[in-house]
Amino acid sequence: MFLKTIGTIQLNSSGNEWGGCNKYSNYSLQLAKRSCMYGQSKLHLLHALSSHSPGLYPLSPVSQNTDDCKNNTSVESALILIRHGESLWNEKNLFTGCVNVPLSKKGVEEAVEAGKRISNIPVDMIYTSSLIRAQMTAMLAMTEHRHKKVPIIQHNGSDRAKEYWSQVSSEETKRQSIPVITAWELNERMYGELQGLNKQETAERYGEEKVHEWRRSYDIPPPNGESLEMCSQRAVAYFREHVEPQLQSGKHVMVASHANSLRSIIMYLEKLTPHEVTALELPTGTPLLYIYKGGEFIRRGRLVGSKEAGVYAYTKSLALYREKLDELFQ
Ligand SMILES: O=C(O)[C@H](O)COP(=O)(O)O
Repeated sequence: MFLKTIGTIQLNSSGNEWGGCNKYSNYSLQLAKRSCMYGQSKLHLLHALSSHSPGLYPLSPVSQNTDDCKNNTSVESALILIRHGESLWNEKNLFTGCVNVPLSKKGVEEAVEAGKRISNIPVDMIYTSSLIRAQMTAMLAMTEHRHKKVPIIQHNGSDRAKEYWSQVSSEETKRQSIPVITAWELNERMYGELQGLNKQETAERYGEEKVHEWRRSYDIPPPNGESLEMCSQRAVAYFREHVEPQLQSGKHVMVASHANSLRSIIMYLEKLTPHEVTALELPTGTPLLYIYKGGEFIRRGRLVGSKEAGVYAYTKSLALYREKLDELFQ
């Protein structure tokens, strides 16, 4: 039912004028263009694109007044959600959960393909789970981004690691980087005693219905594992506390995560009921784009489609960003 809803979404490429930080960005671009006219290098234009969101790195504090930020309709930012590409255990049809399994060859290709689809969408920050399949997906996808910024995984083991090991001493290098924050809260649901078991064999042993209930119900956990509801308590809480403030401040964010952590986040974004979320299926390596504006999340485009243009309907500001990339990297 959910997929059908997505399939019939009206694509609208005309609305949503970008303001806030993007006005800043347009201003920078104009300055940069003028610099080019006066014979300076294209580096200025690159600077302007880099400063799309001012104070990107290190992470700048965002406004404390959440209500002000939420109601600020002049800020419009992009949110990309992506489930990791196929893992080696997806390939073998094994319950994976929190087991740290890497991508399969097909998963690597899916991540690169996903990167092509989002190569014209601005990305200022990346959040991933602490699992390698989500991190590989984000890194591989970014190799295709036309901006060619370098994603840098931030150390998070200790305060010293956070502040000292991750230091970068060049402002220019910082501008050409994208901070990548890893968080266990975005991990796949803990699949408990099912982890490592074959999904087909488990269904034969316990019955299709029981296994479907474990996999898709909202509040029934698999044996000694997390239900979607339990997974959502940490994943959505993390999203609200860490990702949403970045969007509110005008930053464009990609979240690379997992089937069930993302199902719970999408449930929150789209206000799905526990019944509706049972029908939500996320394919591996397929990016979804939302526009955040005035406290609302608006999904753009469809969940399936082989070409970028078929997946995303550009806002005016996304089109402008793309135009600048074309100018810079033709
Ligand atoms: O953890 C897993 O096995 C998969 O990533 C998600 O599995 P599911 O489709 O059974 O929820």
